[in-house]
Amino acid sequence: MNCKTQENFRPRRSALYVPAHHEQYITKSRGLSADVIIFDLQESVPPSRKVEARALLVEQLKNSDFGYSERIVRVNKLDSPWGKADIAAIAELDIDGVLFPDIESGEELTLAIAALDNANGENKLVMANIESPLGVLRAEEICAASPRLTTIVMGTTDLANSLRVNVTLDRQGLLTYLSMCILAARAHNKSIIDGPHFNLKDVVACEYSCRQARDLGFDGKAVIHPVQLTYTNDALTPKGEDIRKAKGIISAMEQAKSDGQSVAVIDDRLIEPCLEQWANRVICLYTKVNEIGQGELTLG
Ligand SMILES: CC(C)(COP(=O)(O)OP(=O)(O)OC[C@H]1O[C@@H](n2cnc3c(N)ncnc32)[C@H](O)[C@@H]1OP(=O)(O)O)[C@@H](O)C(=O)NCCC(=O)NCCSC(=O)C[C@H](O)C(=O)O
Ligand SMILES: [Mg+2]
Repeated sequence: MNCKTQENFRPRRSALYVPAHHEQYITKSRGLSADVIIFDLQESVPPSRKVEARALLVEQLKNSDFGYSERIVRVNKLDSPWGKADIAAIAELDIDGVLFPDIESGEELTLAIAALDNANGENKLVMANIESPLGVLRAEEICAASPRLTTIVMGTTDLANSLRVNVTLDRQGLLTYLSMCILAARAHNKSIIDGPHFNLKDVVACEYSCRQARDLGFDGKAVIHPVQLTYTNDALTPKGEDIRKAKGIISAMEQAKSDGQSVAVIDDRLIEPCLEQWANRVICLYTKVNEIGQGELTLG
């Protein structure tokens, strides 16, 4: 990724789930520092409140400004009693995209996108939850299914449940499957967002899980409560040392190229061309989060 060629690049460090039947959550999400807001019509809304939630959300999305946040609606599954009506209600709204839950194949994603297009939502980008064993096994075909797919969002609770994994703090039992999805996303140049940390009180564990998401290669992490946003954005934002290193690599590689070389040496270390890609990614993310006023974070 290079900022000069990635004008449409969006930071996706944090994705806040907002259950759509709670008006106060929707209102609250307007002033928060979430890179992505996922207005949820699916898992967090009880069946008895689905219709009410949809109507409330449509009303709120027509009349509210959510600042720089990417506005995504998670609809119910197409084969559920609510999926088609959800798509019809939101397809023509001024939102950035639609998240389809529990996608298990490339064909299922293609059918979901076709339903969106039939409702005049051709201009909408899409995201897909992968949250089942079949979804993980077919992550590659899901990622390859459409250029409209920008992002995979892991559904780690459903996945752990189906796999019968006991979720420990280090998530040992999930790491293989998370990495399989990261591999597929990277192979097809998609963003990928980790599932949320579910213990609201334990901020130390929350910080750890955000750093783990970053170190595994995720672009961001889902959050379920505003208190988690600071930790998530902080862990996923490049810091001083990374930025200095990235700038050094970019300028050393520019010098190397003008000297007719393809590698450079900084402090006795060989800098290969792939490190220039890393450096460009770091500077691109750093530039974008500063543009949106989210670059100066307070955590150490
Ligand atoms: C977990 C909660 C039920 C807690 O809610 P609450 O008791 O209201 O928390 P607080 O009183 O501490 O709230 C403080 C203020 O923050 C606002 N708030 C709380 N949560 C949200 C939110 N999600 N979005 C926006 N705003 C929020 C409150 O209104 C308070 O505001 P104020 O009064 O002005 O100070 C609740 O957080 C919650 O429901 N969270 C979301 C749960 C959810 O979405 N779950 C499903 C998504 S996870 C998933 O589906 C993953 C995947 O599919 C999988 O399978 O893993
Ligand atoms: Mg789920």
